[in-house]
Amino acid sequence: MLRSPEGAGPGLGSRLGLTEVPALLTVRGVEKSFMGPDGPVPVLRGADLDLSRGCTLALTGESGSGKSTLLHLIGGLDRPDGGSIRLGDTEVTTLDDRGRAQLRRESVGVVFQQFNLVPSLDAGANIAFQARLKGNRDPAWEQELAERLCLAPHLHKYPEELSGGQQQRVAIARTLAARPILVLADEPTGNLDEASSGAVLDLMMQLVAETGAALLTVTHSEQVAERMDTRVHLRGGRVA
Ligand SMILES: Nc1ncnc2c1ncn2[C@@H]1O[C@H](COP(=O)(O)OP(=O)(O)OP(=O)(O)O)[C@@H](O)[C@H]1O
Repeated sequence: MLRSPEGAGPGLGSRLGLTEVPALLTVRGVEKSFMGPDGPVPVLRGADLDLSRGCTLALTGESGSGKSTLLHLIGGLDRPDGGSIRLGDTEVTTLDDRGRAQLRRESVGVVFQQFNLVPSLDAGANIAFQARLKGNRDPAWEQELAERLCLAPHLHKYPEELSGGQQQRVAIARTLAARPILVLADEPTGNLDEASSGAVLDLMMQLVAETGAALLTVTHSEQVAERMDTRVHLRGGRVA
């Protein structure tokens, strides 16, 4: 599996320029259909994208254009019907269930739209959850994340006792605590008002940059898309 980005340094992409940074993620000709009442319905018809280490990318497109589908395929949560997804030296599309589980545990962190927190664990244990699975817990880093994401007073609360914004920040902290090399975020600030969304996004981008990871975020927000190094727009199952 891929090595931890720890020590890669902040702003690697910006400092070196996109073309000089080694490719982390290469997506080529990815196809995916879902079964409808009248047969398979194509959603992705040959999607391509590239993301370099330390860089950020916004994935945009109309509702139903396949953004979440592509994010799930990249994160090994589902398998494409065709095409190639390379993450570092790993061809994600040929991994079996075990390999994809290992990829999700060790290399990729996903911030889901619905947070997916563990209801029976308090915020502190949720933040530690992914790193515990990966075997790279770092309590000082967890504490720093909690403080910088304004979660320190809430660490003993359970998800149902947290506001939507607090749950979202716990989900971000949980992902970053495990130091993934690639952070995938599905509308990470979609449930927040504009001001909070901007602040959380700033912090998330800063924290991702500090760990040297790359960030790919699905978004409907122009403001969010503008902040990323590159933007990929899906239309008709391909990159427009
Ligand atoms: N598991 C599934 N089974 C059947 N159809 C699916 C499945 N997942 C997604 N789809 C369909 O694939 C299409 C693309 O869905 P997807 O969620 O990727 O779009 P999106 O661009 O992320 O949309 P939104 O911006 O509304 O979240 C939609 O028509 C959706 O109904």
